[in-house]
Amino acid sequence: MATYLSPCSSSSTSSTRSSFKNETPQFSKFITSLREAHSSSRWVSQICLRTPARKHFQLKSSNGHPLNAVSFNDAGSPVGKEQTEPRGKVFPISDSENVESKLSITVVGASGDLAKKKIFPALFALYYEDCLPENFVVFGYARTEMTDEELRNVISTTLTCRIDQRENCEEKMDQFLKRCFYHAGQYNSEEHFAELDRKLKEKEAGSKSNRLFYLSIPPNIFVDVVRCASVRASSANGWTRVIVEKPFGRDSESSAQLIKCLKHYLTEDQIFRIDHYLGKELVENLSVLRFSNLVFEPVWSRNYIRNVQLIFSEDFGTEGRGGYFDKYGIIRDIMQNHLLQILALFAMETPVSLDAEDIRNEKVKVLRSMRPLLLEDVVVGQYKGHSKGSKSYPAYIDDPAVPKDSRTPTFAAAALFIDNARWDGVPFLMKAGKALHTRRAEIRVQFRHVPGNLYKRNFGTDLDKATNELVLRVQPDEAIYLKINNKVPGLGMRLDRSDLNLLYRSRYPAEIPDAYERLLLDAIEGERRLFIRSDELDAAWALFTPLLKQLDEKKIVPELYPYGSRGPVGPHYLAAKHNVRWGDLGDDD
Ligand SMILES: NC(=O)C1=CN([C@@H]2O[C@H](COP(=O)(O)OP(=O)(O)OC[C@H]3O[C@@H](n4cnc5c(N)ncnc54)[C@H](OP(=O)(O)O)[C@@H]3O)[C@@H](O)[C@H]2O)C=CC1
Ligand SMILES: O=C1O[C@H](COP(=O)(O)O)[C@@H](O)[C@H](O)[C@H]1O
Repeated sequence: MATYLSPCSSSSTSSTRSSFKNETPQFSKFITSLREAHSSSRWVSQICLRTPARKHFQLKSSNGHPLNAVSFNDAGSPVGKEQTEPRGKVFPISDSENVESKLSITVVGASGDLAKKKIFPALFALYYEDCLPENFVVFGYARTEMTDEELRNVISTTLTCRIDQRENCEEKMDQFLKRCFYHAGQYNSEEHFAELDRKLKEKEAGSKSNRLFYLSIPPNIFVDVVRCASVRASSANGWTRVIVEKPFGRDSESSAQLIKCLKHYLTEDQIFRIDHYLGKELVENLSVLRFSNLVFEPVWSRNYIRNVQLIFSEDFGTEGRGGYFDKYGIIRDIMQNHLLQILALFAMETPVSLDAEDIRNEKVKVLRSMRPLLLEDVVVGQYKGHSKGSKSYPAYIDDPAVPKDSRTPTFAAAALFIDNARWDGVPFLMKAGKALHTRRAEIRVQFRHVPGNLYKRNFGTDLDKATNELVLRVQPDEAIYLKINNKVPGLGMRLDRSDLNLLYRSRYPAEIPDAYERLLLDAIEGERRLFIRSDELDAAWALFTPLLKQLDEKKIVPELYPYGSRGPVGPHYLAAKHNVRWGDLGDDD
């Protein structure tokens, strides 16, 4: 029987990721001993806590079934142990006997940027942390001709060990690389996938095996690959799952079309639509902060919160990705997915449980309660070239893959509203841009004024500056801090702004796992909580599609801003219109 325990990091040992209902006394005792061992040393991510548990315990979901043995299809009706896909093919989806089964992971698009930068390193990190099953193989698949050895050489340059180095790092790398293989093939060739299937079978040597395909390829070939993989290379006796990278379409229509095409070959349960921001530590902690601390949830509404700001900035341009980016732009690249997902998690009502469907149900409700964006509540920008001393920085349109007259925004700011009882009238401001002065992603929550504040004279005229602000800094330098007013020690009565600061690197010395590690592990374990369900996607596109169409039809010209600056001025007018001041303006923010 498949058994599950919480994941590699310490926070997850506190049962935040999975429901530990129905746990046995033996299970509780085991968890307690692990927690004690870990808390005493504050050594937080050295063993994969999921792995040992597989051998002895079973984690059940809130419906009492083993996690994964029963899941829900789109309509919410239970799906049995096996599910018939639309063309009559049977995909067993149970994870039972996972312990004995083999796992084959195929990275499609293995020659690409994301595979090298993120996916192979994440797989190695999972292996290093003993989070992968004992019997696993990794296959790279792409058109580029490469031998196994060449693939190993390429990926070996990107593998790293955790900073809290263990002695056998080199050895672990070698062992991992020995399990990596490569198969060159076309993305639309069933024959080439049948060859892959033969190679996979050779490695699986007749055992029960589960297969995970990671589509790290441009979206125009998603459907071809899914067709070929599902028809020719899905597992005959275990589960077959497919992780799909973004973008999931360009608007409501193309997204619906993509969903339809993928579902022609796969069931919703087999599709893992990845949004890697959901795998970031601070984003995952959002619900923990809110639902497991008494002090936050009571103030989490329009009664106390003045506005919420979701800010993403990068200090580099589209370097090398201009061809992709020009078709999508910053609104589709960052806002419609990463920032909107964070917003949904931030604003959702308390879910019935931590089960994937309960959480995703609440997120969908938020998305469906939102007003579609209006053109007047959006500002767009595009970076232009800039010289600083002897160094010059290119304009967006200097990218050889970008047309000179491109109107694609590399920056956008927007004001969004959730028309429900909790958030009525509260502006949710988003701001996202490339080629800005800093790299940062954060959530800022600005609270209302203290009514009848006894100390208002001490703040001068700007009461707004004296309100509390909670900041969750997603990256870099993960932190949660609360800006408060405090008396400056001394005989007078002078107040200043101070931070109650939880800086992760001071509190938790272990390296934080990359988002891709968490998400890959979840996909392997069949945990869907951090993946996007198709109805979430529909709701997200419904919000942005009318705006995107207007931007196109009205040929809105983006405001230019210099590479490396703080962006265009438009967002300040937008914020002022909604009585908001961006929280990231000062250097001490
Ligand atoms: N790179 C990143 O930082 C991020 C990427 N993503 C998404 O992940 C996916 C992969 O990204 P990335 O690795 O950057 O993509 P790449 O452009 O590097 O493409 C991956 C591989 O796909 C093949 N490929 C590229 N273009 C085509 C084409 N037109 N037709 C057929 N095959 C093609 C190439 O392999 P070969 O020629 O060998 O077949 C290439 O190595 C994309 O969907 C992207 O949007 C998401 C978040 C971040
Ligand atoms: O999805 C994307 O994300 C990256 C930023 O990811 P991060 O984890 O490095 O913050 C962004 O650069 C890219 O344009 C986008 O497609």
